[in-house]
Amino acid sequence: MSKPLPTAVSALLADRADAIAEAARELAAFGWTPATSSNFSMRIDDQLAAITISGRDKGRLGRDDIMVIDMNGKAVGSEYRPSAETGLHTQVYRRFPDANVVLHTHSRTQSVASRLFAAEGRVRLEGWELQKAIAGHTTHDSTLDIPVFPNTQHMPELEARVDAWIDAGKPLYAYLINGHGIYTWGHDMAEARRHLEALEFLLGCELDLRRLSP
Ligand SMILES: CSC[C@@H](O)[C@@H](O)C(=O)COP(=O)(O)O
Ligand SMILES: [Zn+2]
Repeated sequence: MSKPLPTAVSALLADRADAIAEAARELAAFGWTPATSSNFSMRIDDQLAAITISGRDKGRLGRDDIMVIDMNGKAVGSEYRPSAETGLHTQVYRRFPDANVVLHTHSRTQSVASRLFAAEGRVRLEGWELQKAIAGHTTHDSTLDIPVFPNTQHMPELEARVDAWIDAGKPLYAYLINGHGIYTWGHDMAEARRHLEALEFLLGCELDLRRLSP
C-alpha cells in the first residue's frame, strides 16, 4: 500500500488536476487526443508533478485520473501506473527549470508531419508570423527547428536523444516523435497551450506547402 499524500500535496494535486482536465477536454475536442492517446502534466514543486494515469480517456478526465509522481517518475501516494511516457515529462522539468506544464498530443497533423519530416530530422519553420507565439521569439524573420526523433517504446532511448539535442546547445521548445505526436511545454498552462496551438497550425501550413508546391 502506498502512503497517503500529505494534505498540502493533495490540495495542490486537486488544483493541477482541474487545470489538466480542463485543458485536456478542450484539446480532445479539437481531435488531438484520439483513442486514449496523449498525456499531460503539471509541476507541483521541485520534487513532485501531477500527471495523467496511463490509459485514461484524455477527453473525459476527472480528478481521479491524475496522480502524483516524483522527478524520477515514481508514483507517489498512488497504486496506479503513471503515463507510459512519464520519463519524457520529468526530463522537461529537470532540464527546463522554468517549465511547469508539459503537453503531449497525437493530432493527425502532428502525426503526418512527423512521418514526412523524419528523414530530415527536423521541421524548419521560417517566415511565419505565428513563430512569435513561441516564447522568446519576436519576429517572423527567424529560424525555428522542431526536431523529429525516432519513435521507440523504450523511454530512456528517447530521453537520450532529447538530452543530446539540448547538450549540443540547440534551442528546444518542442519535439516531434516519428509516427507518434508532439511534446511541448511552457511556464504555465496558457503558454504551453499557446505553443501547442501555434505548432499545430505551423505544421499544418508546412504540410499544405508540401502538398501544393509543384
Ligand atoms: C493509445 S496509443 C498512445 C500511447 O501509446 C501513448 O503514446 C500515449 O500518448 C498515451 O499513453 P499513456 O500511458 O496513456 O500516457
Ligand atoms: Zn503518445
